[in-house]
Amino acid sequence: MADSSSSLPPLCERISHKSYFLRAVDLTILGLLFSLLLYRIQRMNENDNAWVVALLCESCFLFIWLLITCIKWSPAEYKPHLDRLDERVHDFPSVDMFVTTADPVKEPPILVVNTVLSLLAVNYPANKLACYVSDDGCSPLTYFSLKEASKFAKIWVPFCKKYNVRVRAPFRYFLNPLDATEDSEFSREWEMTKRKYEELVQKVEDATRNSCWLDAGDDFEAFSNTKPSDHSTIVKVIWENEEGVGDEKEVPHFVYISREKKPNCVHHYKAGAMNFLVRVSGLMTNAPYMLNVDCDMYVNEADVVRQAMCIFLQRTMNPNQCAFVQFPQDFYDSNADEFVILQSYLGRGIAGIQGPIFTGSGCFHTRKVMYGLSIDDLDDGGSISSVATRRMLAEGSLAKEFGSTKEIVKSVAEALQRKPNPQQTITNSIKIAKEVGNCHYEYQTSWGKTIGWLYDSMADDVNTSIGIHSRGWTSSYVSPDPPAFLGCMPPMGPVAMVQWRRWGTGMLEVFFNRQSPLMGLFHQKIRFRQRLAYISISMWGLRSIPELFYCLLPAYCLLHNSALFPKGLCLGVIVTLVGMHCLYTLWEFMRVGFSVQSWYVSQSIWRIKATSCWLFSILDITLKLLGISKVVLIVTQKTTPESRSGSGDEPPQRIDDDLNPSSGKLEIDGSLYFLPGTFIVLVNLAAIAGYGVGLQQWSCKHGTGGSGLAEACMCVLVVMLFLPFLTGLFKKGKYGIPLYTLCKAVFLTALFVVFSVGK
Ligand SMILES: O=c1ccn([C@@H]2O[C@H](COP(=O)(O)OP(=O)(O)O[C@H]3O[C@H](CO)[C@@H](O)[C@H](O)[C@H]3O)[C@@H](O)[C@H]2O)c(=O)[nH]1
Ligand SMILES: [Mn+2]
Repeated sequence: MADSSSSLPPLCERISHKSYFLRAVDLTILGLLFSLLLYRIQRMNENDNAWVVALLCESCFLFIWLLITCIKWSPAEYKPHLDRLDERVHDFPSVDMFVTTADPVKEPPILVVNTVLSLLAVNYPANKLACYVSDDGCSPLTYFSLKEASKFAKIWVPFCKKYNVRVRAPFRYFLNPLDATEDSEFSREWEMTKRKYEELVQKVEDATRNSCWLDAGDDFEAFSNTKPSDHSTIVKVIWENEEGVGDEKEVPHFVYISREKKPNCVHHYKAGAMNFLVRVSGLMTNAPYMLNVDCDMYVNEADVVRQAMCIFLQRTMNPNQCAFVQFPQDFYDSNADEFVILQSYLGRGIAGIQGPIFTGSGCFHTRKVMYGLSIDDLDDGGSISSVATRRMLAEGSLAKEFGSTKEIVKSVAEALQRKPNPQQTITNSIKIAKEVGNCHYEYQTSWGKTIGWLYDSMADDVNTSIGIHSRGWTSSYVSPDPPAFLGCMPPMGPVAMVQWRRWGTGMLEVFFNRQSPLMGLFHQKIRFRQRLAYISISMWGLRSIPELFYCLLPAYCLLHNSALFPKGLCLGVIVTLVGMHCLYTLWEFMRVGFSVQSWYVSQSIWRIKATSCWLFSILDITLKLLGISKVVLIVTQKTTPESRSGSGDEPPQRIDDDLNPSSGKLEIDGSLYFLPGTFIVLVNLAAIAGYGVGLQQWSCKHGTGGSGLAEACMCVLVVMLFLPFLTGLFKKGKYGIPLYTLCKAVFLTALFVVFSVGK
């Protein structure tokens, strides 16, 4: 293990990104918002209801900005020093790697195969790794593909290690042609490996089209007569590294599992799958660290496990308090620029407080923390204190919390006490592993309540994360360049809408459940600003209401001829605010290397998501709290770079915004998600038209001086933010607004106009 002598340079260092200039900008914006509010309060009597609504909305924005300023105050991250790790550490700790998949159609098996191959090939001793794939789809096709992948892995893993390949997901690696100058041995092996990979792809494709291979052998018997929602547990050891050697030619253990599902038996989606993974791996390899990735998130940096170890093994910086190391989620498509920005600034800000929030993928957890341990259970040396040990190991206590299977109790006790893992063959555990996948196994235990991935929210990641920080642990954020993991995001359209609605709902569930960041203000060990961070993100969904009102207010005021903004010099406050915010966000985008267009598209996407997806999140949570309906998780459709929309001949590398044909475009279908946006655009257009034809000259002025150019400009700004809906009015096909949606929006607009003008 690591040499803990403090005279040696550290394995990692904390890098602070704090900037006095940015703090000043944040505070100035806060000050401007505040003065605007004061002005509104002073002029309350002279103005009508719109003024009050504006005041309320702006109070919300002020509150949000206050939270953002607190969160962004002291951004930080960790930088690992790999060279020092190699010098000092000779016996690396084991790591169990988890992949979840749930649907062979939405998550094409070849994508899962690539993620798994990239994990099996990481730069880490093979005998210290094990890869577990949980398949909630109970798909023989996925199993077949993984089996084939394990055969290819015996060529792929040694090839990657021999030539120190950086990107170890073959579908990405082989997108780049062979360099003609390479020596002939490499060229030969490269050609051969590529051919073998193409054969693998072919086999998976053939199997997808034609399922007669299913009868091919006893191995698939477990899948016969099963449905994804009704089957018993399947555990298959696809490959076992029996010799336990860690050399470059060896492939780590590789296990396929699919937990039991029965109708009427809740399964808790991904969180349930993760907890089953934790149990099975506990029985088989019981590694002290666990890496989890979504099935589309392949490893893009072969050294990622060692990077994480630099953080965990660093002794001088209280490493034992670090519960998890989170790498940012990056994407091989450009559908997620706004998400990347969110992580770079807000994410780093949170990372500088108590540590980053767990985002569900690309994260290394320590097993003992996932077993519910609190920071108080440690003694000064970082081991579990004798009091805590006695409490936990008391007769029957573990069985009550973890389930009564005695092998589980034994593995948990060993994990908590960090006993070295006894070498045994993992196939011996198959029978017990099946038992702990039973859908009643967790009944009356603490799984999902205080242990493992926590239930009760579709945002299982944020929910689990707050549980960990509330027990006093910290976490670390590492964002290497090039990114450690890459995945995909759906293009802006119905699928993305569903995803953002799910996140919005999931966060609101966190806000209202047992673990709410509002609760336990004094007794929990979470830091104050960290709590603010959780409050801020779990309230995302609620932002839809002020945002929606603010998009409609300028139009209302223009039609009603009442003032929304101050007149004369005071208008300067609003103009400065908008201008500063634009420049600030633009700077944030350009600094990360994004284009002006990407900035504009992202601003637009934020407004569209806030006024539609999150509105539905509020509906979801209201229905849930009233006990009328439950929330349902819909798995996000994944795309491989080759199958990306349009032709297949787009450039394979990260598609630049300017080149990406879908950038800034919004795929629209007949669902209700597209009604609010259409409505907002029509209302603002109607108001601009009214202003254009001089409607105001005939109506009486309300408030200080009625409406004017400022309100009209604001309407134009709103239309620009909802541009895809404006262009959608004139388009047909997937970017056009369906007639039915249009009719509904026109009807609502007519009502709005009558309401605004008529009063
Ligand atoms: O019943 C289920 C549903 C999903 N999954 C898996 O969970 C992962 C994430 O699901 P996905 O539909 O891809 O969600 P995303 O919106 O892409 O996921 C983000 O948001 C989720 C929380 O909403 C987090 O759990 C994820 O890690 C995070 O990447 C995928 O690997 C799925 O296969 C399961 O294993 N079982
Ligand atoms: Mn995803």
